[in-house]
Amino acid sequence: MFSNELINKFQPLETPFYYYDLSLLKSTLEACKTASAKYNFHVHYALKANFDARVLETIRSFNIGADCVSGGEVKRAIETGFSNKAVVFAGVGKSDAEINYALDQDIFCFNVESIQELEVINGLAAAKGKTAKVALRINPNVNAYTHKYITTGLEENKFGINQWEFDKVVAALKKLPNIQCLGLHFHIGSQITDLNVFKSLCIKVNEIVTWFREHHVEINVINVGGGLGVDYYHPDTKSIIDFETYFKIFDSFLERSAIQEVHFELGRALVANCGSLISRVLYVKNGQVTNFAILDAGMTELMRPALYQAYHKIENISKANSEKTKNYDVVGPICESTDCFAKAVELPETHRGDLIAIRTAGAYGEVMASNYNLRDKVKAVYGE
Ligand SMILES: Cc1ncc(COP(=O)(O)O)c(C=O)c1O
Ligand SMILES: N[C@@H](CCCC[NH3+])C(=O)O
Repeated sequence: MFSNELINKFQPLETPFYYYDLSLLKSTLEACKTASAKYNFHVHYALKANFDARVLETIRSFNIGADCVSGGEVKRAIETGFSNKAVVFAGVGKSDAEINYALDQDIFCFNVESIQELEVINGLAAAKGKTAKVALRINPNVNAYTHKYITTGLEENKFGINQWEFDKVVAALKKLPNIQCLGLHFHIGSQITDLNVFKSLCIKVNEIVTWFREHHVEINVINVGGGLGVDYYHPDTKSIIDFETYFKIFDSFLERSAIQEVHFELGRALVANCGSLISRVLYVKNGQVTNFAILDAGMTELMRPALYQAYHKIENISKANSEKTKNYDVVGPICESTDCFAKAVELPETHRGDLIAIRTAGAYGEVMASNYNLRDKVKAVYGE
C-alpha cells in the first residue's frame, strides 16, 4: 500500500524504476534473525535474488552470511563487507578463475555439485598450498511442488550429486588431500509455499546424513538451502513471512547433534516484498476483444511473468479511489507477445500517464533485467 505522500513523490520521477522500502526490508530481516536465533540457525542471504547496492548494504548490516552462485557474487559480497568466513559458493559450473578467486578469499565453503568439481577444486587448492572447505551438494530427489523451471532437487535436474554416486564420492574424498569436507548441502527449489515440502526434505536429509556418517564422513554442517516462498497475492497483509513457523519445522524434523550446525540460504523471502516496479501507462488501446494498458516497463525490467507465467499484483496507484473499473491486459513495449504482465486485470479506468505498481518485485526482478531492444538500465528509488 502506497501513501498519498509517496505517490506524490513518485509523480515527477522518470519511470520505470524499482522502489525499495528499506524500512520493510529491515523489519523482515529482524523477523528472520529473531526466529533463526531462537534455534541457533545460521542464515546466508542468496545474493542472486537482489544485489542492489543499498539493499545489499542493509542486509549486510544485519550480520548474516552470503550465498553466492558466481565469482562475481562472491566479489560483490566481500566488497559489500560480508565476512568471508560466512560466504558459501554454490553453482554447477564454477570456472577455474572463480574457484581460484574464492580460494584466495578463504570463504567458508564451496557447495560442490559433482565429483569432477571436487577433483578440480582439490587441484587448484593444492597449487596454492591450501585446503578447500566444501559441503557436498546433494540432489535428494525431493519434489518441491513449485514451478518446473525453479525446481532443483529432482533427479532430472542438473544440480548436485545423486544418490547412486554416494559410494564414489566417499572414495574420492579419501584421495583428495586438499579437500576438507564440512558436511552436506541441499537446495530443492524456489517459491515453495507448501511447508510440508520442508518436512519431507528434513526426513530425506536425516537419512542421507546417517548414510554418510555410517560411511565415516563426518557431517558437521547441514545446509538446507533456501526456497521459502512468499504470498504474491497479498503484498500488504502478508508483507513479512512467518519465519517462526518455517524455522520451527527444521527444529522439529531435522535431527542434529550439539556440534552440527544448520545453515539456510534465503533469497526471495527476505527481499521480495520490499520491492515494487513502478511504471507509467504510455497508451491505452480499447479493443473489441481486449483492452490493453501499455506500460513503459516490460519484460526487460521484470521478466518473471514472461518466463514463468508468474503472478504479481498490479495496481493503478494514480486512481486508487476510483470506482469505475475495466479489465486490461497489462503489457510492456517490447516486441514480444510474451511481454505481458497479466491478462484481464480489473483496474480502475486507466489513462495515459497513470502510475502502475507491480508488487512483490524485490526478488529476481531488477537482477534479471536485460537491455534487450537496447533498453536503458532500470533505476532504483528508496524509501527509508
Ligand atoms: C543454491 C541456492 N541457494 C539458495 C537459493 C535461494 O532461493 P530462494 O530465493 O528461493 O530462497 C537458490 C535459488 O533458488 C539457490 O539456487
Ligand atoms: N529466478 C527465479 C528463482 C530462481 C532461483 C534460483 N535458483 C524466480 O524468479 O522465481
